[in-house]
Amino acid sequence: MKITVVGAGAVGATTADNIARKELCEELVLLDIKEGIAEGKAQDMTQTAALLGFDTRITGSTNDYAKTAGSDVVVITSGLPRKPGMTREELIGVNAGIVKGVAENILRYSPDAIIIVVSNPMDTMTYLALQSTGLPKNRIIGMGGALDSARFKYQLSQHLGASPADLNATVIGGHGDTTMIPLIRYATWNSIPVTELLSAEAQQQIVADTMVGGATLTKLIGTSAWYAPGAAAASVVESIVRDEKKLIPSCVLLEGEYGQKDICLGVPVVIGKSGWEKIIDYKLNAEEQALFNKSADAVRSMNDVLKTL
Ligand SMILES: NC(=O)C1=CN([C@@H]2O[C@H](COP(=O)(O)OP(=O)(O)OC[C@H]3O[C@@H](n4cnc5c(N)ncnc54)[C@H](O)[C@@H]3O)[C@@H](O)[C@H]2O)C=CC1
Ligand SMILES: O=C([O-])CC(=O)C(=O)O
Repeated sequence: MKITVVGAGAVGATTADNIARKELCEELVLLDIKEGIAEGKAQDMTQTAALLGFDTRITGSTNDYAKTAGSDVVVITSGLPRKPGMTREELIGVNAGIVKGVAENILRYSPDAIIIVVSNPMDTMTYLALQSTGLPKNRIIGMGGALDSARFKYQLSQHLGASPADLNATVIGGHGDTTMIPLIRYATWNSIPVTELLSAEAQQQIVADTMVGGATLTKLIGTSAWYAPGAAAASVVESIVRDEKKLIPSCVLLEGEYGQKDICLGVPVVIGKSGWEKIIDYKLNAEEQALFNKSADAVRSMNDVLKTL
């Protein structure tokens, strides 16, 4: 198994670190456009092997895609992160060019790869990667829901005094401050609906705080987060390489599912060795479906911006 992570910045390096620690592959390549950074971080990470006890071989590459040849899975994290006060959508102008170029280079050397898109605005970058590579839809997965659902569980755990591991909670829709939809109606604490345990006010607060989870961290840190994003991207990789069939909300092409088509948007999907394998229908109620449609409208208008770049 060979995995490439493009972008050796905060999220890319953390994703690679998680992949190596879990020994998800024999060969891991970290690639960046900035001279030396990928080689340096690959060497630094390799020096943890003796301490942590893993065997994954990690190689760094300064923009040499030949080194990525034959990758089974590729994670794209290259691109600008937002700064406090910005939205993810404001990154489109710079990141679209980066993601398109990277996806095309990857495909040249790894025609069979499954691609996970992390760069923001992620829903539109996933759509762009799908359009520009022409890969089968199941091999392009946008990572957002895995992270947003982990943040949803974090918020629930704080209110309930519960272990996040005992919580089951899902965020669908876009990966944006106003487009994500934490499905509180479906959230449970070891099978008990959280709606039976929390006041209406607490539920509203949890949903609101989950939606701005990324913005909150960006304000605190001065750039966007990387620990949970890196762990979330690695969890998607793990479900693929171990063929786990985990049900992970992810951004995929919709062709009528959830009432939408010609758009990549977050829905619960089963992830295994062929990429995303099927979409699970959560049977949204009218209110949730209206939110999903609104989210789709916002993401579609970002996708339209691609035509003007
Ligand atoms: N989908 C999600 O859930 C999340 C998405 N993100 C997004 O991930 C992206 C990366 O964030 P960070 O790692 O924090 O940023 P960063 O600035 O730390 O790292 C980005 C790296 O990409 C590299 N890069 C730029 N152009 C490149 C190219 N053409 N080829 C190869 N490498 C290139 C840069 O040199 C830099 O090292 C951002 O767009 C951010 O918004 C971040 C967190 C979560
Ligand atoms: O907030 C950001 O810009 C980065 C990101 O997507 C996240 O952490 O959810």
